[in-house]
Amino acid sequence: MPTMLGQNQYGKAEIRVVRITRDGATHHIKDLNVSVALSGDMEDVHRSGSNANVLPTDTTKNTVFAFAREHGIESAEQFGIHLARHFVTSQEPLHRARVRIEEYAWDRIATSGAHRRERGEHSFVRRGQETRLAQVTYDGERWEVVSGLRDLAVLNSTDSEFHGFARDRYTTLEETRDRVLATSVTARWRFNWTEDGQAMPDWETSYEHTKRHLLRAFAETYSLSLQQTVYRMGARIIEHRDEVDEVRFSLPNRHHFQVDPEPSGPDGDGADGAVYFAADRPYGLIEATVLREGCEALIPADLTNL
Ligand SMILES: O=c1[nH]c(=O)c2[nH]c(=O)[nH]c2[nH]1
Repeated sequence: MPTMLGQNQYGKAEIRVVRITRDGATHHIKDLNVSVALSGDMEDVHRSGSNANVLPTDTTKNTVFAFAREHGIESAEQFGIHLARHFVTSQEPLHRARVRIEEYAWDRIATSGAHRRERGEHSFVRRGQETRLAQVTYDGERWEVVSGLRDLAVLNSTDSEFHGFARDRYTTLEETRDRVLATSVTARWRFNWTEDGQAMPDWETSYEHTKRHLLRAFAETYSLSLQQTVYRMGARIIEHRDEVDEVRFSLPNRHHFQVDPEPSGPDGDGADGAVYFAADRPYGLIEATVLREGCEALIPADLTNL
């Protein structure tokens, strides 16, 4: 039976690399989880088992540690670019490299002035907020850099309504003029930096600003639906960040059901002291892509595959 080899890639997944830099007694930390996927001329290894074109995944892992040691980690994106370029340009059979990075942030633990003066600053507490994400893909000519985050939990305790929705015979949902709007943001945004020679964004600044715009839009949108809020979050990023062409969101609607509400009485919508049951499932799942006009949607719709 004739068969063909379809899409394939290989590499080392979840390389946990931590780099500590020392600025005198003040230390800095970068904590990454790096996954590398390589593809190219791999017919032989799949068909005959010849490993001549296969740079071992063990080498991939060693390269990640060596690059962290020798070149440092300026940003997740820059580190990914450096690695992807290395694999594609140093091994003839490798035509494409995809580097995915999760970054875990650590905050400094405040210590007493005396301790700081004597022992410096070297204690950290893991930040409970989001996990930062970066994905760099390079085929020897063009770059695709997609950054993002997951698990950024946000909540508006008012300025959210939901009414006027379509109904059928199964609809039981009450309309609300004042509800809790809570979600945990998963987002990806794609940069329009695609070629060497084009001015490269400052990845760290870009991340901080993009996150700030996303949060501001969540807080400042008077919401008639999570769909409206998600669009404002994406539009605000596109409007303020010239380096971003596309933003994709996946937002679970973390429903807060008021316990024993009397919609028309003193305990109705938005009452002072209202008590809610925060349900974890099922949840509405609101997903949307927002694009700069004229740009193509390239981020996959299903972010669990990215
Ligand atoms: O913001 C919302 N969008 C919906 O589509 C929806 N559906 C639902 O039951 N509650 C909500 N809330």
